[in-house]
Amino acid sequence: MLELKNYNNFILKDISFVLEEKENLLILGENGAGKSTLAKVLSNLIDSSNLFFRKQNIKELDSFKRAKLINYIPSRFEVFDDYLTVFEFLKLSCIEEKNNKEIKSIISLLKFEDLKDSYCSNLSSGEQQLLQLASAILHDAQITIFDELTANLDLNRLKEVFGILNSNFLKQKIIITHNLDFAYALKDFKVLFLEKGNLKFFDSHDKFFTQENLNKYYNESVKLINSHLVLDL
Ligand SMILES: Nc1ncnc2c1ncn2[C@@H]1O[C@H](COP(=O)(O)OP(=O)(O)OP(=O)(O)O)[C@@H](O)[C@H]1O
Repeated sequence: MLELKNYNNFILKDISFVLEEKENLLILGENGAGKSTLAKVLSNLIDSSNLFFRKQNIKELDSFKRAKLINYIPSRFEVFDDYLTVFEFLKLSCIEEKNNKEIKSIISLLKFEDLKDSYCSNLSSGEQQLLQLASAILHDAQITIFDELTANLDLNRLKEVFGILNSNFLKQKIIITHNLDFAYALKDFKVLFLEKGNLKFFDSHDKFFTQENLNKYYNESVKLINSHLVLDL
């Protein structure tokens, strides 16, 4: 159980919610609403005393336990070494010993065989996102937070990533996305909607994706037609 209690900073306003064990979460909201800031609070990259896992203050955990517990995957991929290869990067992603066979199986899951010896810095933006997903699977944290993981993926890749996120490759997932179709398809996820740093909605997927709520949160520009979302431009 992950709990944030009355968290405030200059962006987020008195945010409280509880994510039960095994629940996954979508964080939605417009540009600048505070989604990435919330993700950084939840992963303790922004220090706070308001975050608890199974009632224990996360601040009290040592860095290894925190790394096992929560992994934040940022929207922008950065490597410290221009000559680090994909395989080497994935090996470094394992915080507990994993053999090369396990790493190779994740490489084939993401169809990365032809790229395994490429330098990470040379990958396309979509390939970098897939590499971050592979890294997250190997890291195998209790909770993985993806900040706009799918922004640069083509449709086939998006479908593959959907399959992975909609299955049990990862334990608990928190996903920030602007892709409403993608969010709508992740039916088992709870939804948290932020507006100007305020938590406006935190409840089930079913309760969020009603025409009434879409009108309210997206200024009547999204229509729910025959179980599909249509953007009314
Ligand atoms: N370190 C900082 N210093 C000052 N302002 C910041 C800082 N980090 C974020 N902000 C501001 O806080 C607001 C929320 O930023 P945040 O990145 O959390 O939004 P977001 O919901 O993730 O947006 P987007 O969907 O555009 O990625 C923005 O207006 C941003 O400019």
